[in-house]
Amino acid sequence: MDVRQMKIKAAEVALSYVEDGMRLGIGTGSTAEEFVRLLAEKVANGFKVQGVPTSERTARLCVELGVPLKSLDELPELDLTIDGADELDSRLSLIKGGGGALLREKIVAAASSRMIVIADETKVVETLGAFALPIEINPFGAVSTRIAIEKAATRLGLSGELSVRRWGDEIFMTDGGHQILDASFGRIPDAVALSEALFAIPGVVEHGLFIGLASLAVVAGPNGARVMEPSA
Ligand SMILES: O=C[C@H](O)[C@H](O)[C@H](O)COP(=O)(O)O
Repeated sequence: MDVRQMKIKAAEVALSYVEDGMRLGIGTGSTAEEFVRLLAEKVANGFKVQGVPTSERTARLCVELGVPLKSLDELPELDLTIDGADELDSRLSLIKGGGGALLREKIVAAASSRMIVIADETKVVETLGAFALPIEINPFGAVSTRIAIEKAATRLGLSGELSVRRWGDEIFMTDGGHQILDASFGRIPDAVALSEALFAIPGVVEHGLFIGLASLAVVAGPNGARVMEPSA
């Protein structure tokens, strides 16, 4: 099984948790897109679902494949969100935002009764942080915000490079019109402390640490998929 097949396998298993008539948050990224493709096949066969996309990119794919969509304002409370992740640990704490959709993803996940993460085995880590942490910031005062983040990280004993995410020659802009700093802190031993420190900085809009949001993960490896529940 190659990585794409693992993503499809995880998406397939996650689809079995989706019930007819559900209000469904739909994630962003290559794994979530495999899920959308499988969901669209079911919808074409009469399965009823109302989806809330976590990005413009996901919305476009859903429209193209015929998955019915609503806005989060139309469906402010959701039954389930299915989304990918860049990293997950045994507590199902996540790093997300590799595709730049972290803000809407977190809002949608928080509005859902349950969140199921879909991933291939390479995303499972002992401690978060090998993947650079995406931090979404307001473009106003971006340099001051960056300095404040560096100072906060240093106080927590973290160091590393913060790079402004780019899209070709341009600074990457999120669906919400913000910038992203990718923070290569390395191992993050206390994700809760880092999350709190980042939220204390006014220019930080959101960050990619998802703590206590995922209720289940479907992780696929070369020999099939396994379900992970958060460890205590
Ligand atoms: O902003 C993007 C999201 O958080 C994605 O869910 C995450 O980057 C994982 O994407 P992929 O399934 O492509 O690895």
